[in-house]
Amino acid sequence: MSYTIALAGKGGTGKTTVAGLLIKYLVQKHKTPVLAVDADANANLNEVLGLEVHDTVGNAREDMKKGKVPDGMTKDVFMSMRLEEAIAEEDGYDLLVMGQPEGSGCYCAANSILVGFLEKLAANYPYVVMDNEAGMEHISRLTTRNVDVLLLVTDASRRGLQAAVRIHQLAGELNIVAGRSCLIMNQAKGAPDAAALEIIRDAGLTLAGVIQEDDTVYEYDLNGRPTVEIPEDNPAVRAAYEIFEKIID
Ligand SMILES: Nc1ncnc2c1ncn2[C@@H]1O[C@H](COP(=O)(O)OP(=O)(O)OP(=O)(O)O)[C@@H](O)[C@H]1O
Repeated sequence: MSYTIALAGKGGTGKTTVAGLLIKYLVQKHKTPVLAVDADANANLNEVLGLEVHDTVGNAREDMKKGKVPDGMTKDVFMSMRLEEAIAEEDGYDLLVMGQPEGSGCYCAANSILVGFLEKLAANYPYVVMDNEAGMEHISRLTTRNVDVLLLVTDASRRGLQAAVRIHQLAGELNIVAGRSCLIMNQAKGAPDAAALEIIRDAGLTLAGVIQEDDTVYEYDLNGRPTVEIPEDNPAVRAAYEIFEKIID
C-alpha cells in the first residue's frame, strides 16, 4: 500500500513549490521511489522539478475519444500504452501529468481505464505525491484512493486561508482523507498574526508549520531554474523539510 500525500490550496500560494520540495525530500531521506502526480491543469510541477514533459493523461484520453486507436488494438491496450508513455522517469521518482480537464461529453470508457491504471501504477510506489487543483477533481473523480495526508498550502492572506478552509471542508464532504489534514503557511512575512490563527483554530485545522517568504525561492522561479536545485541550507527549504519530517510517517 502506498502512502498518499495530496497538496491543495489557492493558486499562487506556493502549493507546487511545496510539492516539489516534498518530492525531493522523500527521494533523498526515504530513498524509496515516489510517484508524483500533477493533477492541477494550471500547475507546473515539472518546472519546479526541472523535468520536461512530452505527454499527458489528458492527451491520451482525447486521442481515445477521437477514435485514434489503431486497428486491431483494444482501447484498453491503447490507453495503457499511451499512459505508460506519459510517465516521465527521473532518478528516484516518476511524474505523471494529468493535463487539461475533460472537454464536453464525459468519456466513461477512457475514465474507467484511467482509474484502473492509476490504481495499479500507484501500488508500485511507497509514496504518491499529488499536486491538486482547489476543486480536488482528480482525487474525487479519477481515483478511489484514500489520501493519508492532505497538505493545505496557504499564504498569510485571509483569502488564502479561507480557500484552505473550504478545501478542508470539501475534502470532508467527499470523504477522501483517511488520515489527516495539515496546514502549511507559506510566503509568510514573520509569525502568523492572531486573526490568521483564529481562522485556523475555528476551522479545526492544525498549523503544521510556517515557511517564510524567501528571495532565492522567488528568483529561481523567475529565472526558470528548478526550485529543487536550491541548496538545502536555504531557510525556506530547511523550514519545509522540518515540516515534512514532522508530518510524514
Ligand atoms: N516561500 C516562498 N518565498 C518566495 N516565493 C515563493 C515561496 N513559495 C513560492 N514562491 C513563489 O510564488 C510563486 C507561486 O508559487 P507556486 O507556483 O508554487 O504556487 P501554486 O500555489 O502552485 O500556484 P498555481 O496553483 O497557480 O500553480 C512562484 O513564483 C514561487 O516561486
